[in-house]
Amino acid sequence: MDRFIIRGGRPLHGDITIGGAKNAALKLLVAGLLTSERLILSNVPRIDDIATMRDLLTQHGMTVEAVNGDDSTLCISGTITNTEAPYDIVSKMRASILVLGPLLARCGKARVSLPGGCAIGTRPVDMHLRGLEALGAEITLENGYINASAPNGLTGDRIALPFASVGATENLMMAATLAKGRTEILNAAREPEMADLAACLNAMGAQITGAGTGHIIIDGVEALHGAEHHIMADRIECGTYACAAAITGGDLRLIGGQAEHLGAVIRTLEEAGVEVSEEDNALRVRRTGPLRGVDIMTEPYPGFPTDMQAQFMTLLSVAEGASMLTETIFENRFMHVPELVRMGARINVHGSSAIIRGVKLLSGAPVMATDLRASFSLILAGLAAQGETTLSRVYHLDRGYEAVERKLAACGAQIERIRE
Ligand SMILES: CC(=O)N[C@H]1[C@@H](OP(=O)(O)OP(=O)(O)OC[C@H]2O[C@@H](n3ccc(=O)[nH]c3=O)[C@H](O)[C@@H]2O)O[C@H](CO)[C@@H](O)[C@@H]1O
Ligand SMILES: C=C(OP(=O)(O)O)C(=O)O
Repeated sequence: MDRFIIRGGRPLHGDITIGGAKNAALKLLVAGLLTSERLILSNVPRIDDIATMRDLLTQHGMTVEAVNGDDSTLCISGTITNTEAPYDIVSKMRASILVLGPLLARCGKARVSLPGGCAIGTRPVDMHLRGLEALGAEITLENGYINASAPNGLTGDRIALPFASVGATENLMMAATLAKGRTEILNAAREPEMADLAACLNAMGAQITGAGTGHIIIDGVEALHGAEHHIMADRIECGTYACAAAITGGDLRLIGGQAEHLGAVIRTLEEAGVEVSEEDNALRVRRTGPLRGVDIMTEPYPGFPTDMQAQFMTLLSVAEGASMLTETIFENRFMHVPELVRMGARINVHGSSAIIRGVKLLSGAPVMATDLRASFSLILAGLAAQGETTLSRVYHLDRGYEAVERKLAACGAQIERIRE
């Protein structure tokens, strides 16, 4: 298990290139199941979750190959020979549940392991299942697996989601592309990744309108064909490096970062005393004055993203005054708190809210990553802290961030990966 050693106290200066979005790329790879032709995706991030998704698609019978030896462009092709998604892969990566809708739509059946809970919460999939049932699927749960069948194909319906679930919207949108007639998803998730997925599906011949709004309309077609699609920039990676500039009192240009996808994050940074400006194809983030405490509540897009909560917790740990951070999406997404406290942060958790009283300085310590975004919150703490921080269980980070140590070191951070 690799570790990072970070020596803090250096402001970061320079350029960081933002990669393709993990939370778009994983679903776009799954879209390859919807056609017998070639789907070519560019701007694919080089992260462990993509490798896991390649394994999942390969065991379904698909071929996933780097184009011209460059694994940031992947070609998905082939025929589905196996409609089962096994526990060992689904339990490793929750996005695996997204194969359910496409397999059902293409093959009329699927057997997918229930993902179960994970470190950040219970994360049920009932809305995915109810939605697919509304499209005509028969679903039973047995031995930890979802058995789904639709021998006569799926049929469009009006589905009102009780909560704007990202995963359920994606699963239903993909399944509905090949259903008979019209499907409407009401209270659909509005995250920018919805519009990116719909743009790719439409390039494959789907007829989807309204993606990115709460009302998505999908007119089913007979078949989808091949296409090429460039994956959107990762708004969470961009927001994370913005926090690195902010916490170190640095000045970073985040190349490819898209301000339009980061409205709530930018507003919060500005409220906290951080300067954010748009430059040619970049977002510039710098801080010269003190950080000020702010109150934050995580919400579905366009609200403040849960995937930025841990990074802001660290930032607010060294801000003047008190802040309150409320997590409304996941019930157990504060696991970074005890680790931050070990580095000198003053944080009290009361149910789904954390009260943070800013301290002048954090101090380096051995800490442990508990999940993907929590890992980076501890790197941020290490970059700002006095002395040395050792971060263990870096495999959580490698799931979703590409070349962290290279990107940070190029801007002046002292960070080293110890391979073990
Ligand atoms: C709305 C939201 O912020 N979603 C986040 C969620 O997407 P992800 O797709 O994983 O989760 P959902 O958006 O589906 O879930 C949001 C909430 O709805 C609940 N739920 C979901 C599906 C279901 O069938 N039943 C149910 O009760 C979940 O437990 C959770 O409390 O995690 C991703 C990884 O951190 C983030 O990138 C997404 O931004
Ligand atoms: C928790 C995350 O991802 P996943 O849904 O894959 O667990 C994340 O992107 O922050």
